[in-house]
Amino acid sequence: MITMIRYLSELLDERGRRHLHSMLLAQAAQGVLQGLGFLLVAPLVATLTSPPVDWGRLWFWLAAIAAAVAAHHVLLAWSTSLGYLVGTDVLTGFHERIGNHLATLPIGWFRGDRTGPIGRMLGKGTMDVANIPAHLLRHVVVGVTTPITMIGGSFLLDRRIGLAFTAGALLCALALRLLMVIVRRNDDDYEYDIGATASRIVEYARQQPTLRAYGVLDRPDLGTLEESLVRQQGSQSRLTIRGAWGLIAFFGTLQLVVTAVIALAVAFTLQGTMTLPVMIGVLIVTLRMLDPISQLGELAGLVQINADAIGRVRALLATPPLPEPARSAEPSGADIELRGVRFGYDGGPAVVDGVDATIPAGCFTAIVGPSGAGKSTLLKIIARFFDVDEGAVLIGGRDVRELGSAGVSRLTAQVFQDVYLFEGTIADNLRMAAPGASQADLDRVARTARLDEVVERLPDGWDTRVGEAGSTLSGGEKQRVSIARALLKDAPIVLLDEATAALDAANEAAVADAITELARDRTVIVVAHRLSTVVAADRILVLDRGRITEQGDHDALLTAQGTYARFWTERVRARGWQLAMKGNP
Ligand SMILES: Nc1ncnc2c1ncn2[C@@H]1O[C@H](COP(=O)(O)OP(=O)(O)OP(=O)(O)O)[C@@H](O)[C@H]1O
Repeated sequence: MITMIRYLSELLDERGRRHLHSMLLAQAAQGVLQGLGFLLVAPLVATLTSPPVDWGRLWFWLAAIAAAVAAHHVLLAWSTSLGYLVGTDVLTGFHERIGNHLATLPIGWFRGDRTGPIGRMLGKGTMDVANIPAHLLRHVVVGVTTPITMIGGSFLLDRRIGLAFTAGALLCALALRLLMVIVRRNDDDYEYDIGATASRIVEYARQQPTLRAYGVLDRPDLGTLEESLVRQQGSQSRLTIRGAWGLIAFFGTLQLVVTAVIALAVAFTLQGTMTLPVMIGVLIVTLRMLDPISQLGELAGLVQINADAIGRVRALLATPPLPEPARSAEPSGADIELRGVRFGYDGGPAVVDGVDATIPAGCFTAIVGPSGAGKSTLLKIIARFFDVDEGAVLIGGRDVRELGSAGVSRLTAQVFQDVYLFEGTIADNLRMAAPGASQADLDRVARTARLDEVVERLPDGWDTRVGEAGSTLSGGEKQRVSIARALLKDAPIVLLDEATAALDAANEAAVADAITELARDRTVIVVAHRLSTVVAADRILVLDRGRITEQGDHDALLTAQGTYARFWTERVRARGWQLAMKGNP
């Protein structure tokens, strides 16, 4: 519980923390008063059952009980309103803190499989965390402080009973701990599975054509939605069943302790070492103690689930952001230098393994190589999607870490394979790069990127909505929008990952022309899949298993008869084959 309060406190600002501390104090005092109220029944009963009744004492105990109950209710009202206040503080600050932190994480951190868990964290996770101060903490704090007060008071009734209560409380605490460990272990699995299912649902909705084409919809062995749902059901029933066993163990222990204390009190009375009024007092205290402890047990699972939600938020907030310089360094020019660059995903084996290269400003460079050679990764490293494990990337003579993400972003425009277009019009999607761009600017870049033909063809022209993620445009059209966007940004460096998917002839020619235009007066690095792009490049880097094995221009590399010459021959042959296929009716 202390850990949970510490985590909660970390998520709050100064004002929220003050509210939280006042709330906890009020709840603890409330628990003590409730315990006192229950305890005071014992001397009241003793006074009643010891004739002749001392009316003065009787009224005194009655007044004391009434005062404790009244003070308890005042504190209850105060702590409840404070609880809602803290819950609101959590809700208000939560999205902002997570949003701000997400904005500092490396772009490479945002993989597809993280969409589901983040969405869940921002939705249900937020409510779970806000629920802790608003509803749960009161039961937890009162459920602990009331029995502690009563156990302390029971020493005044009978020391032996006080000791028995203490031993029983330790046993119950152990059983409660066991229950929470069971819930935590199984809840972690359940949350993971439910996050994975959320990602699969998005994939299922977006990738229908592929899933149907390969008949994967009803093949649970292929990591599809169905498999995720089955796994989620499994972890959900494990959480429920194991949690129920933990709960049974806890209530079993509690009943055992209560029975043992009652039996002890009866035995002491029969022995003559305990008076009847004290025995009645012990019975009343024992039975009254059951309520707050039972409530604690019933809520323990929920408390643990909500504490886990805080744990996940903390883990996200602890993900190290990309280190940013206090002031972005000033680059001189748009040349790029790679010095002994080494990088592996998540600390794994090197995918880019000691790359040295210099790309002069204004040079059009193509990177070629077999699939999985690390071409796209190299491009992402230059764009500072991740920081290198070893070596350095320099733009204009300055390390990208000194330029900072904002500095690199100012210098580069990126056209990547998975072109993402926002739900909005084509014009909106271009203006992302330059919000103040005029219609004349849009028309100019559209002409260069050969987007003008697309805009003219569409019924609403520039105002055509592209659908979520650009779903209403073809692959080639999307790439033209993306190139136009990069042109509008007018950055001195363009990083382009050519689409591997085959484009139709019209789109292919348009994209090739657009890339040539893009390369005018700019430093352009293209992960090239099309022969036309490779031939147009001033310089070609051949990448194989993360290393540059050859570099030079097309003619020089062909003459060298190495990897590039083989790559070229294969592509030309494949191309010839494609053309032959197209020629056949
Ligand atoms: N986000 C990622 N996490 C872990 N490994 C990755 C990730 N992205 C790529 N890889 C791995 O890194 C290696 C290089 O991938 P990369 O996409 O850079 O190759 P590539 O040369 O561009 O391939 P292709 O031409 O097929 O696109 C591959 O083995 C790939 O599986």
